Amino acid sequence: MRGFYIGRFQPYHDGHHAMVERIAEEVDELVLGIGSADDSHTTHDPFTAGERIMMLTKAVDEFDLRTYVVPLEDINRNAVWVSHVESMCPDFDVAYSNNPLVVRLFEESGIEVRQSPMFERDRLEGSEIRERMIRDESWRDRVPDPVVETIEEINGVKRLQHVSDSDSLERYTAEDESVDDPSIGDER
Ligand SMILES: Nc1ncnc2c1ncn2[C@@H]1O[C@H](COP(=O)(O)OP(=O)(O)OP(=O)(O)O)[C@@H](O)[C@H]1O
Ligand SMILES: NC(=O)c1ccc[n+]([C@@H]2O[C@H](COP(=O)(O)O)[C@@H](O)[C@H]2O)c1
Repeated sequence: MRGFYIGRFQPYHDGHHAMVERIAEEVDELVLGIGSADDSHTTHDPFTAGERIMMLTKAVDEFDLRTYVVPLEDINRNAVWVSHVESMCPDFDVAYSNNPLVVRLFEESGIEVRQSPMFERDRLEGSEIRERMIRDESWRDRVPDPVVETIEEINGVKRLQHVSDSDSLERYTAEDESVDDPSIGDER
């Protein structure tokens, strides 16, 4: 039996890892879909598809499970998204997700979806981990060690801090069009 588990994995954290460990008890093979593969270098999606491929491939190596990591770009038509996923991935028998839209789209296509309880969601949430990186607070204890190594190798925290500065600057200038400071223009 082959399963499918999709996430943005920005970054892949211990909650995702616990989920994969649980899925490994139910399937022989797992397709890991890297969602929003075309997004990177933003506060919401700092890491590229290639960087996320490294995080996942190295982290799941500890499980006795054959995995296929597939980057999946977003498309602007939810109604055909499941066909898009199927066109890019090995066949699978069951999908795993807690994302309500993903669950609905798969179920409407007749694909079985299994949901799971969230593991330590107060600690293990991508947005919280990214916030901690931006604020230079501890985050390494919330992701598998190979993810720490990948983020350090690519200097990911510095990138996130930099793009989050640019994002807040863009929001600030968009909100207040009266701002006409040439030094801000130079920064952008
Ligand atoms: N702590 C967790 N335990 C179990 N499943 C989780 C946990 N965190 C996320 N998931 C699930 O993993 C899948 C992928 O999640 P995603 O990559 O969006 O992570 P996230 O932590 O929700 O990130 P973000 O805060 O950036 O949205 C989703 O189905 C999500 O519900
Ligand atoms: N129309 C689409 O492109 C479409 C629809 C549903 C989910 N998705 C993607 O699937 C992924 C779901 O992952 P999360 O559960 O981490 O949000 C996201 O990357 C999301 O953008 C895309």
